[in-house]
Amino acid sequence: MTKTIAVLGAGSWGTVLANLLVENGHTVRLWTHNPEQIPEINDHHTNQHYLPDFTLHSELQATTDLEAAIADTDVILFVVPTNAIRPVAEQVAPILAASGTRPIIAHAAKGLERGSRLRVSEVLASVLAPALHSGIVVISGPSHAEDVATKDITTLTAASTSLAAAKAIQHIFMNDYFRLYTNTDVVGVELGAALKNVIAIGAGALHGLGYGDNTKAALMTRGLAEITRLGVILGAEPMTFIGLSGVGDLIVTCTSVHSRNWRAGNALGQGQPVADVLANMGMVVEGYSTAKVVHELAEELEVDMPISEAIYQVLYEQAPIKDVIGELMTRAGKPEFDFRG
Ligand SMILES: NC(=O)C1=CN([C@@H]2O[C@H](COP(=O)(O)OP(=O)(O)OC[C@H]3O[C@@H](n4cnc5c(N)ncnc54)[C@H](OP(=O)(O)O)[C@@H]3O)[C@@H](O)[C@H]2O)C=CC1
Ligand SMILES: O=C(CO)COP(=O)(O)O
Repeated sequence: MTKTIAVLGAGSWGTVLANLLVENGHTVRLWTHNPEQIPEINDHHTNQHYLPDFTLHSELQATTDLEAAIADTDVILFVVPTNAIRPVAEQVAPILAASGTRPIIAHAAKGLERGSRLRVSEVLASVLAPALHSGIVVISGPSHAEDVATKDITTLTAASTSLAAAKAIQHIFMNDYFRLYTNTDVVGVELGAALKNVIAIGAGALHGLGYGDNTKAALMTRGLAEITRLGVILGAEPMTFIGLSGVGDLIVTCTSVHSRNWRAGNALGQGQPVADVLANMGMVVEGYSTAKVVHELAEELEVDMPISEAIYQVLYEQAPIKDVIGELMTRAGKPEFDFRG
């Protein structure tokens, strides 16, 4: 059945998801805070900055009018970077309160909020009225916008404490190249998505330094071990980390040139300063601010996160990458599996 969906955020992921939803036959309103994107998307069917080589569906329409975008929708999908979720939700909340409508709230962001250290669904729940956030759905998994744009077969997780809401989102998005599985472990899905971005910066840095496949496999496997260690302490199901939003997304983000986190790491490995790397990316590098949150959480909860901590030291403490690799490799030997940290 055709649904009306507001997609909030016209970066690479929001634009591709909105385009896919139009292809699936839904009525889609793509909201952007950038007025320059309106003629670009509505008249020229392009998103020059975020998806320069992609022609959008001619029926995809964008607007800067948030009230019009979210009026009488079945679903509101937040696809802005993690640290923009709160300011956007704060604009959405009073509009929904005045209208009295209760759409499904979903998001596709991958990070932990700077300062509060909250997961994205927790940020949304802290801003939106309780009636709206009982079944927030998170869409996550190995899925670069550039590959979805060319209809590469892609699998994701739709996670919610409300299985009915997760199933509704699964149904709305699925087609012959985009397949979603439901999951009720929102904590695990959001943490897997956020924490892998930090590890992906490390994968890029190793590539930039000239390390090979053994090193990449070591980083990803031991990275997953520490993601799981922190995740379980924060209430996630361990199995979630061997699913699409865990190891699946870790693989794609640590190996794809499309990954902004990987590219940022690669530039760092080649010797570029952190500030230049972030300024030159022109898109969000979620792992940068999440690395700081992970550093704080690991310290407070006394969880051993040596790889994420090493990446934090490089990003925030000007530690030379070669030095932190040396420190990681000369630690005392330990058992492979010890989830107590
Ligand atoms: N790209 C991908 O392949 C995937 C991304 N994701 C996740 O989706 C989320 C969004 O990423 P993505 O689309 O790639 O990011 P981009 O950097 O490509 O785009 C971000 C978009 O958000 C907009 N934005 C930023 N701040 C605000 C704000 N305060 N209010 C309104 N709009 C704002 C930007 O607008 P402007 O530039 O005009 O300021 C831009 O349109 C991230 O959490 C990412 O991890 C998840 C899966 C895949
Ligand atoms: O999460 C992603 C792919 O699944 C996108 O990763 P980047 O933000 O590193 O591009």
